[in-house]
Amino acid sequence: MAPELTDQPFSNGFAAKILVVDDEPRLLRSLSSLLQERGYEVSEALGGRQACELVNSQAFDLALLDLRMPEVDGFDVMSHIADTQPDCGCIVVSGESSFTAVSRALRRGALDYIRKPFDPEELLATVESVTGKQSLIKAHEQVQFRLEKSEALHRYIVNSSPDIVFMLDEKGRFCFVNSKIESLLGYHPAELCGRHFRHIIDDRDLARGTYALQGPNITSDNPRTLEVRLKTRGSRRATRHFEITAFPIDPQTWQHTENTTGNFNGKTAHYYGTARDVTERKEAEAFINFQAYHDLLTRLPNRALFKDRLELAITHARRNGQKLAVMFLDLDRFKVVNDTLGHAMGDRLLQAVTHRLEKCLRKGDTLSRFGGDEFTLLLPSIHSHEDARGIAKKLIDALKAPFQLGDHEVFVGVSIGISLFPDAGDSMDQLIQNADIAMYHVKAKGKDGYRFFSDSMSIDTANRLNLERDLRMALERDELRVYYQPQVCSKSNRIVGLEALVRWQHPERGLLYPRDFLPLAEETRLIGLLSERVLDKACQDVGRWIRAGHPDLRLAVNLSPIQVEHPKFVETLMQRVAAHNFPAGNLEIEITENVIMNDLEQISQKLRELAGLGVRIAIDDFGTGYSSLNYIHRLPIHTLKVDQSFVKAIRSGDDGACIVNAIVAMAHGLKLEIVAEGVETDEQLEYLRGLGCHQVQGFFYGPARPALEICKALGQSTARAVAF
Ligand SMILES: Nc1nc2c(ncn2[C@@H]2O[C@H](COP(=O)(O)O[C@H]3[C@@H](O)[C@H](n4cnc5c(=O)[nH]c(N)nc54)O[C@@H]3COP(=O)(O)O)[C@@H](O)[C@H]2O)c(=O)[nH]1
Repeated sequence: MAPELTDQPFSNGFAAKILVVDDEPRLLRSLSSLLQERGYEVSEALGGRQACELVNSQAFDLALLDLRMPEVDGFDVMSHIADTQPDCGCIVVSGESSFTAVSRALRRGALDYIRKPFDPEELLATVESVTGKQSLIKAHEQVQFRLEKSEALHRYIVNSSPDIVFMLDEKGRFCFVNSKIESLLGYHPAELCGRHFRHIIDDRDLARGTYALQGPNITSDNPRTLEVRLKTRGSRRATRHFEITAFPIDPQTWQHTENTTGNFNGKTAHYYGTARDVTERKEAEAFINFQAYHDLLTRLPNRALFKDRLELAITHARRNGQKLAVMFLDLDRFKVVNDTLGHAMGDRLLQAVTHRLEKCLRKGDTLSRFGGDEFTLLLPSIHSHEDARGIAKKLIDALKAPFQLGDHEVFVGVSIGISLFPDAGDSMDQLIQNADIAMYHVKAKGKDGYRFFSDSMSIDTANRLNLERDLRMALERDELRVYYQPQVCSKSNRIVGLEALVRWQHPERGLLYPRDFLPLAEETRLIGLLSERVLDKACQDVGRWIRAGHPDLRLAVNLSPIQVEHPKFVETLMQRVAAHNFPAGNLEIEITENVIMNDLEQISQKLRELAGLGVRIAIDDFGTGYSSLNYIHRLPIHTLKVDQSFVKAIRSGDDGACIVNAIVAMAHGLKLEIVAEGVETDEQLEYLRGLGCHQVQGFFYGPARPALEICKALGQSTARAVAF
């Protein structure tokens, strides 16, 4: 509000200071007295020179000047005052009345002209009028100054705000925006005025942003706060996160809503708001959130997120009567890479594996890193086993090509267990656990393959724990038994070999077969200890029979992939064989094609070492795995064992028979021995004989039997005698 002004000689509470200049002392005195009586503060100057000196040393509001004075006249004094005190007004009081003098005085800036002899009242009225005007101008200048100061202060406060401050018109167009927007988003405030806020709001948040302004019950006491993304200026199309607080302006609290000038760009401000940049907080939150639900190395969902998604997928599948598949993937030979090339290379390998696996998947699938070299995969929309089978094959193939880690070329494979909802379980934990169980069955069978979970694999969790405990005790209590199944020459009916097959004489459950406990032994790594026991016992038994008159008797032992992959496999095996004084030439180890193909380089090296020491190598279940004939003929292999599934097919006359023909022909071609497994009937035996495959094994000659029974049978003249 402007200060109240008066027309008294006092402006702003102070008396106006007047300089009176005349070269006539008497006139000077009377003029001075007249003004002093009216309350003005008066200084007298006798002539122009003295006047200029006073002007140099004191400030005046007004000067009353005579014109005609010796040396320094009134015009000179006016000029001096204009130069030194431009705010000081001048009134000429002179006997000079020529037009020239008057007009010259007015041109020099005189505010009025009073002729001598003057009328005191007229003079006083003129002085009062001039000082009053001056006082008004000063007051106005002060108000202007205060306004400018206040405006500058508010502008400083608004522009220095850490937040964007804005006003919008009723249509959502900017009326005002502070300069903070420039440093945060790159827009100049002027370019936004008149533009709709949708110009800077991210499209994804536009609907929420619009609703926020229009929603009900928003007032300055109850503003709307929401988080939105705002676009930065330019082509980068980056966004930053802001917390917006906005409310409609109440005309009662701010009367200037109708302002149509300045920054308001002709618009009426309807909304006021602030936008706080919360990008860093959002990014920190997002990172914490990501970390909680992702594996940072592979950036895949972690176990927690996988379970969450699986739970949702199960609910959805149950509601819609659909299937889904859970796969448990465990990398083969990852440990070897990690142990030999170091963890940094191991990490790189995991990232590269992730990349290849991801390429095989569709958008809705969830691949997660479950831990270590284990991954889980959720396929939420599959129609049949075939869909899952197709993807499993794709994943296995994807990892077949070598990985280049620096200078090293490494091979890994993957063992995949698959459980389908609802067949293999209807809960999240069950599906994961059953996929895990199925995966261990793949591992036990030589890795690098896939298997669907089936009930026969199932050992519920409590049973698993009991079984694991029992198995450990079985090793302590020596409950493992070794049975021997004869391998017979069908020409002579003589036993040429014995395959050692483990059994577990369980104190409560009776005699258990490998399928009941071997997967668990693999999983718990008890397989190493178990295999040592089997080998020790078999070397003792068969060694005794060899020495007792069966010098060519062959001992065939099954080896687990875990044993074969152990770096000290050859050393350990040979130590045990030597410990029992067992002739290495009578020992045949059976391994599957997959075990070899898993790590061709390492395994073939080990096989060569063993073969060099006289040990025979047999490929078990031949024809069912992933072998490449290209490699087989270059490996030190002595025997191919035709898988029983092909032998069984002989009777039905389907493709299996053709496969037997092919395998036997190939074995002959490669000069390998051949043993047909699972021979149960005369028909099969005859067929095999016809192909020239004379070594057979199967229930036709008898199942695996305890050592005592085999010992008796060996005493008989022919193997047929041991048949049941
Ligand atoms: N690492 C080790 N693995 C072992 C050991 N002992 C066994 N095993 C592995 O378990 C698989 C199953 O063995 P098993 O239940 O003993 O079955 C063998 C025979 O009983 C069975 N067989 C033999 N003849 C016939 C037949 O005519 N019909 C028929 N239905 N089954 C028959 O086949 C199994 C032997 O097969 P193979 O090993 O392929 O020669 C077994 O396959 C081993 O992998 C062990 O100590 N360590």
